[in-house]
Amino acid sequence: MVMEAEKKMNQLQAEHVYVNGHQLSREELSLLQGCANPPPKLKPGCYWYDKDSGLWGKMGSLLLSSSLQTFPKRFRFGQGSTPNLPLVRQFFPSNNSSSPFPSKSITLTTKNCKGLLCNSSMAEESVEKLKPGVQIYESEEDLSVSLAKYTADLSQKFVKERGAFTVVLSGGSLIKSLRKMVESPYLDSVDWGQWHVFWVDERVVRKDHIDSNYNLAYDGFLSKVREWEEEILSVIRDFERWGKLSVLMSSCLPECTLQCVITSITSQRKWAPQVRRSPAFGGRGEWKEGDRWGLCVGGRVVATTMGMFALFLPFLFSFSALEGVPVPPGHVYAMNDALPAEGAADDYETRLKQLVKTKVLDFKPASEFPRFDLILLGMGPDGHVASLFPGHNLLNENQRWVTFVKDSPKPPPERITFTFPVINSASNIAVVAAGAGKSDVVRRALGSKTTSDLLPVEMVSPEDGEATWFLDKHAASKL
Ligand SMILES: O=C1O[C@H](COP(=O)(O)O)[C@@H](O)[C@H](O)[C@H]1O
Repeated sequence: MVMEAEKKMNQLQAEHVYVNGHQLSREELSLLQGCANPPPKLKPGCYWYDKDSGLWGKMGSLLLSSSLQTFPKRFRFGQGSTPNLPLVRQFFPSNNSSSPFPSKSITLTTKNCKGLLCNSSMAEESVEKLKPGVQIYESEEDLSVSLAKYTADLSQKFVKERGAFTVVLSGGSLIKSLRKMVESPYLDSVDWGQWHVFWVDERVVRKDHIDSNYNLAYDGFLSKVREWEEEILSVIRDFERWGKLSVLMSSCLPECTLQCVITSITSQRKWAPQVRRSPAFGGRGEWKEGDRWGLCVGGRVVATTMGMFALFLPFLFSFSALEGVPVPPGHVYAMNDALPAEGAADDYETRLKQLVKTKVLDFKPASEFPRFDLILLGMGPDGHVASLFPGHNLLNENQRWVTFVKDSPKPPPERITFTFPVINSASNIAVVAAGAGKSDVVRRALGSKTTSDLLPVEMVSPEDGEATWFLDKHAASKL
């Protein structure tokens, strides 16, 4: 095995392989190629790896192999469960450039992977002009993968810290840039059940109207999460059918039974679930009271058999673990589309205040504004964010949480919107812009020149949170 791995190593240079943003050493490449189920035809490039599930894939693409079983234990990069992205340039205020939760000093990372947009002297020149927390990607595709990782990391952090993740969406192109969130590995690893989804602005139209930001997010994002629920339920239905067969086999050939169930599900689904034995999931020890069959999808246990019944009735499941999978409908806070603009803004603000009372939504006692965990902000080519447009008097609103506009320069004219005090109270703000159409406004917002009349996007400045800009190279082309 070792000799075989060494032969392969001669053909592939370890320094050309990155896993979760980490450049492999010779020893790590050897481990990878010698593990139980090595990736076939490994080539130079960037890969992601989830140590919990063993899932592995090419950065930005689907699964390659589902069981790098011996791989995780000795790998230094096996800390995170979500992929990092090849950055073209990263200007990140961090003491640790791989941390998703940056602190103050500016560092420039040009280390990772392909296609650097600039040579290092150009980059150092540019870093003088740029604000910290600006990430520039070779393509919108790379931006999208990185945005998903950033969002998934924050979700994990806040769910762990406060048992909920309050995330605010924009309309427009942001939803397309969020598409990687509803693909592997995030679709099955994110704790959607703890998500609470809001909108930073909404057009005063019916929810099923083509202009509705809810409608856009539903089609491009939320519906995917719910389809995922359907997938899991149908896998469980299959598992129930096959469970009867495993009754016959479980006493004498448990591993074989396991294989049967896996093969059954895998042949009918486009992704591979793993069925393991608990409590250690994967252990092969003797069956004892408390041991259960578990159905894992992407590392998450979605159903388990019930205790000792498992020996006889492995088709009896406890579905409790399922509850956390999709975003529950009650956690999706769409605007009330039966109300006119003013009433809809009042109603949304009242609902936010209730969520503060029930502690779903965090609150800043000093300023008396809500504190969202993450606001994902798109930006118009004119520099507007949310429905806060250049030169509009709503830019100075400092009492209301949610207000309305009836003369939006961009159709439709009637909208509701969060105000700047709410936006700037967030713990994290991602400003996302892709395409050459945004390059002038990006230059104005991030370039060195300052003007007295601030564009709305220039007013995005979290009071004690972090702002991170996600730009593709076209949006950043005039920096
Ligand atoms: O009208 C709106 O526009 C902005 C920007 O949209 P984009 O398509 O240029 O990215 C969006 O962020 C906002 O939510 C939306 O209502």
